[in-house]
Amino acid sequence: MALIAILAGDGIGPEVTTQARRVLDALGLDHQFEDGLVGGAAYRALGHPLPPQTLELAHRADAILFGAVGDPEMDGLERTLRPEQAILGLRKALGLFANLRPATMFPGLEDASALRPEVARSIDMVIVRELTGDVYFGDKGRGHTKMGLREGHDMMRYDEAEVARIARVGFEMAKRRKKILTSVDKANVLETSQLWREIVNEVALDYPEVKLTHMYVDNAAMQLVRNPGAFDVVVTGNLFGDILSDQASMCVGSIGMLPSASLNEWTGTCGLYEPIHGSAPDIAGQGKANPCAAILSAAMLLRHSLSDEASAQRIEAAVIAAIGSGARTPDLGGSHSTTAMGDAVLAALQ
Ligand SMILES: NC(=O)c1ccc[n+]([C@@H]2O[C@H](COP(=O)([O-])OP(=O)(O)OC[C@H]3O[C@@H](n4cnc5c(N)ncnc54)[C@H](O)[C@@H]3O)[C@@H](O)[C@H]2O)c1
Ligand SMILES: CC(C)[C@H](C(=O)O)[C@@H](O)C(=O)O
Ligand SMILES: [Mg+2]
Repeated sequence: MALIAILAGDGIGPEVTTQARRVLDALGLDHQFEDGLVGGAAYRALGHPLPPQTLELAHRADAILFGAVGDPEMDGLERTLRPEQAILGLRKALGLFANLRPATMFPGLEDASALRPEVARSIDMVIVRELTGDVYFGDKGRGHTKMGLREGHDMMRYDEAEVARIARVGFEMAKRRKKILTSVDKANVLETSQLWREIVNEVALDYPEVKLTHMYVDNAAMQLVRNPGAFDVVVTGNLFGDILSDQASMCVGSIGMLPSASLNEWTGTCGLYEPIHGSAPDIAGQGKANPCAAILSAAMLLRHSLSDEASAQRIEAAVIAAIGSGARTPDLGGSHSTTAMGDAVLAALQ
């Protein structure tokens, strides 16, 4: 029996995680669930966004289903106490360096895409985002220049081992798909990216069957709306992956559709699973959130951490069928509530 930690967090986090939990329950599997406080909710209750008992639960669990963290009322807190530190802290503490963000156009959702249907139809890609390095985790600080001007800095840095292990995840993923890997960087300007490119080229020698292309991130952002169907697997750093995955989500209809898996190794034992979106304070508490990304994250959890491919596919098929039957939350142009969307997925579960 596996232990699944549920860290629902803030805003729409609890709303979408509730629907994912309903779907997991409906599978009738023999798993145990334990809830933990995280983010702004944990700060309010216990004075810290990632309290020791939540970290302990995360370490003890076989997998973590995460909602979202973020609370505008806490934007003024010192950085170490902000809700977002919880997800950054979990990623770092659990060594979750590989973030898989699949973006697939589900049949029937073409009209929800920000792109023309004929452009959007062919999208089936995975962004492999490095998750524990880059400018996110480098030295950062505030100070004053000699002239007395306020300044801030964040150090962008990778070492060769960090790049090589995420590159391997990209190649392994591509090997199992269409064998096309695009490595996205900014090597024309950044030294970090120049190292990234060199290391990706070295790892490529082990994967002659994969066609590797390097692309600058600005061009990648453009190609993602010009011809997104040309992408198969994209491997990139933490910051570029964050931005490109939000962009990819609108190409397939909504940020409420994109799940993710954060793994500590390619054949991940330990994993954290979360929608790519945040706490969406603008719609929180209104029953408007699309729970599909959270539900699809639960499917990824079963696949990657619990080796239950059959159950993962059951969930994914149910989401596709629910969409096919016309179920749509407002972000997809419909009027289903969060719960009604969960109901539609449950009704479609075979
Ligand atoms: N992993 C995380 O926990 C995570 C991820 C992103 C942002 N955040 C945090 O969330 C807070 C809000 O950030 P933001 O507004 O930039 O990003 P966001 O993803 O929360 O919301 C962006 C926009 O997308 C919409 N949206 C997001 N998820 C949706 C869903 N499931 N269904 C329908 N619409 C949805 C929102 O209503 C909003 O208009 C911030 O505090 C931010 O730091 C947390
Ligand atoms: C909340 C924030 C720290 C996080 C990130 O930037 O990684 C979010 O945007 C995400 O995509 O998971
Ligand atoms: Mg993001």
